[in-house]
Amino acid sequence: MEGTDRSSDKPTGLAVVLALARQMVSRDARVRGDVVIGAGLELVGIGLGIGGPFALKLLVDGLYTGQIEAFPMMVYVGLFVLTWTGANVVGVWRMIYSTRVIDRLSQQLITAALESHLPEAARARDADRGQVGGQLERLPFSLMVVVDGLIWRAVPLLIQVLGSLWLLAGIIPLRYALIMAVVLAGYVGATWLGATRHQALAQTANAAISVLSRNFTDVLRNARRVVLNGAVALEIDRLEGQFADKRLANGRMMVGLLNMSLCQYGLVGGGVLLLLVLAGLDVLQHKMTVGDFVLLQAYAFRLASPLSGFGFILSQSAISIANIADVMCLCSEPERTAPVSAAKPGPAAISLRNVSFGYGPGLPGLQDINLDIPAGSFTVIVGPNGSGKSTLAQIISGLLEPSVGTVTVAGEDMALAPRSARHMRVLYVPQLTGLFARSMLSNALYPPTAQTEHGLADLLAQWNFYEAGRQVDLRLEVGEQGERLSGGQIQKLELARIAGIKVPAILLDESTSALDPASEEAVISTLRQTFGGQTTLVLITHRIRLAELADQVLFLKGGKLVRQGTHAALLTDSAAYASLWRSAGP
Ligand SMILES: Nc1ncnc2c1ncn2[C@@H]1O[C@H](COP(=O)(O)OP(=O)(O)OP(=O)(O)O)[C@@H](O)[C@H]1O
Repeated sequence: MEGTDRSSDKPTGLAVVLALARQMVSRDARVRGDVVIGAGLELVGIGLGIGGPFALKLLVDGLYTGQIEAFPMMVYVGLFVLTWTGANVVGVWRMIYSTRVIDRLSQQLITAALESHLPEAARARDADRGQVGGQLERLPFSLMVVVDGLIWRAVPLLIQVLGSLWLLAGIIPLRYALIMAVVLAGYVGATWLGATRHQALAQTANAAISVLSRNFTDVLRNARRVVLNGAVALEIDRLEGQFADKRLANGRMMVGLLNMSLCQYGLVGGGVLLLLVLAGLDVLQHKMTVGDFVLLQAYAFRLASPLSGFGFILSQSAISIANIADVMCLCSEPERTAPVSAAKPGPAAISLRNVSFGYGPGLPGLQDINLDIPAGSFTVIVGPNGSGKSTLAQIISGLLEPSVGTVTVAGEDMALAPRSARHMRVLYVPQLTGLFARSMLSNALYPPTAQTEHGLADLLAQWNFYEAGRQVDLRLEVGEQGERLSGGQIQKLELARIAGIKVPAILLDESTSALDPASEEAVISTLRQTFGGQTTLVLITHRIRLAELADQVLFLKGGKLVRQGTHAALLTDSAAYASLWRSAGP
């Protein structure tokens, strides 16, 4: 799928339409067959649309001159009705193919956007997933509007216009075809200008819709917070405010559209008036037949009505194009070109040299960190809230890039490892990992673990997953974010998965925070035993008591590494650490 790098500006409306049109005929999209069959049906529909009025003209001329017999009259009537019904049936039939094309395109765009955006979303705790979710949800409808309404209609409409003009020029005086051509060209010109002006308004309206859908998702996700704090009315008020913004943006867009349609219909109405008055005069003067008049008006309205329908499509298209452009911006080339080099087997030593990082100008981060974590050791990172522990963990695991300095894992510079392969070197287990709304088993056997069902059941039993006597049902559906499990059970399930992962280093970010002290010690001891020195284990924790079990402790404060060493050494070396230790109580 062709994408637009997210760092570049949003693609223009024309670029979006051209990218989609190219995709429709590209081999990769595997929709060329459907496009060809659909286009064939469209041509049949066009032929019927042009032929119908011609049959009517012959009928009217025959009736007017009285030279038509009953049988040919019935044939012409039959032909006229058949072309009309046939054109409508073929139109619906054709939609089967355009719908298939749209389904395939939306699948490709959504998967490409997800593939590109997921790493980005994983990096930021505050990633606007709701907004992206809303954009992806609206995509199929937007594609329906743009592909079916705009791209698919534009070419057949042009063929229909040219075919009708050509037929008219062969039957009635040339000036009628010329006037009609000028009117239609003026119509298209007015539409184009209007659509160009309309685009900025449509983007504002699209942004308002995105804000609304993000907030819907956010409020739903935080339903407990809202309800338990009696804030339903407050949130509804907020949403109503956003609805008002959306209404305003839509209102502005629709006024722009009204102005555009005044120009369009003024032009088309004036043109049709001129054509029919001239034709009427020619009929009165016997320069044209009544059938010619009927043919002329039939073509004029047949062409004008899809064109005017086009106005509505354009209004929807602008907002849909803005949505498709948003999704295309999410799609960047996946990092497939870089060969995914396997990590060196065995435990990894980790070292940081002069590492600094900032979340942005004036925002906190890390300053000049130098540290060494020996291969196969168990290291604990401690420090007050906001001291930079999670930030450090994300730097070590390559999720965040340091502003300066280097992170080396098993002698390899992490900056040079492809993003998609960094988890094979250091696996970061973030704070507050949710679970999939799947079974316990499928969550705990989630890659890259080699955990088995049997091993899982053993570990959970050993870690007292349930109170004594109750069997663990691994088929249990855990619900949204694991809501049917307790906080400690979610962590035990996740840690049982971790126990089956073979990777040079694992970094647990407060992954034991919800465990009772006895379970926590049991879990740490099992992990150390299972890894058997073959995996370097790093744990971020506020349970400073765990520092006693560790080979070494990293003590952070205010984004700086205050001390690194054994617990015993830190107790004597650092007054701040000693005070933290004392504050933990006996
Ligand atoms: N995405 C972000 N954008 C801006 N600032 C951030 C971001 N993430 C974290 N911070 C800030 O960076 C600082 C360090 O945060 P971090 O999460 O690393 O602390 P921590 O030591 O893990 O805290 P805690 O013990 O509370 O989990 C904090 O002041 C935090 O507000």
